[in-house]
Amino acid sequence: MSEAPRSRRSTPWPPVDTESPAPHPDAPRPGTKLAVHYDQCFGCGDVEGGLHMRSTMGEHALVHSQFAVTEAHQGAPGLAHGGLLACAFDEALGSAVGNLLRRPAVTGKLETDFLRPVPVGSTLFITAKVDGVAGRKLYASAEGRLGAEDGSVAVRARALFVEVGFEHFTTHGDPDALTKFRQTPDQINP
Ligand SMILES: CCCCCCCCCCCCCCCC(=O)SCCNC(=O)CCNC(=O)[C@H](O)C(C)(C)COP(=O)(O)OP(=O)(O)OC[C@H]1O[C@@H](n2cnc3c(N)ncnc32)[C@H](O)[C@@H]1OP(=O)(O)O
Repeated sequence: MSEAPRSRRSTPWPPVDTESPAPHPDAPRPGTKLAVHYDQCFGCGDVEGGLHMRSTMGEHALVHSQFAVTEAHQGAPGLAHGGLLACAFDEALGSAVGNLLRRPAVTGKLETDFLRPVPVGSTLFITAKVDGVAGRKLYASAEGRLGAEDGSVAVRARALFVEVGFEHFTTHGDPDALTKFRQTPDQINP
């Protein structure tokens, strides 16, 4: 991925010593269209006004996601809301972590750099990767380009995901969470 503008370079990433992320033996092969992980997910599910993101496993352990920005996603007239762009990156980064490592994890920290406005009607092409693993801490980063895989970089993001047990979802969320994950075909299989 391309270098950040000098004015926006920040702290080293990952911020701690990490091991290289070894893809799980069951990680999807390059070219695989990645399944919706939960059909009520705002990022990838069949939710009115949701982001309806779709992702594909790429070469070199990169995950490619697309976010088609509609009028439902505006912050200012004709422009995507920054919070929804952050949501799109949370989804893309989570998809990279979940599919490559196949370890259940939640976002602990998410940071975004908004470099260019993202207009309604445009598609953001997001490429995400896992950068390193330190125990339960899983570090990932992504960039989103306007209109094409080689378009201008509009947003960059990086995130810490923390591996959790499946009880995280049943204890804090819905006791039937695992059943609901399973009801979405090809999903998290504890
Ligand atoms: C399996 C098959 C998959 C198949 C394919 C699936 C595809 C799947 C696609 C998913 C796509 C959706 C992607 C959206 C994902 C969400 O949006 S998840 C929802 C938003 N996130 C949350 O709700 C998380 C809420 N927070 C929490 O539950 C807890 O704070 C956490 C994150 C679990 C951590 O709590 P904890 O387990 O008690 O652990 P804790 O000791 O506090 O932290 C662990 C380590 O992380 C560090 N840490 C934690 N938070 C931070 C932070 N903010 N900053 C810095 N360090 C931190 C701690 O310092 C600690 O470091 P060490 O001391 O170990 O060095």
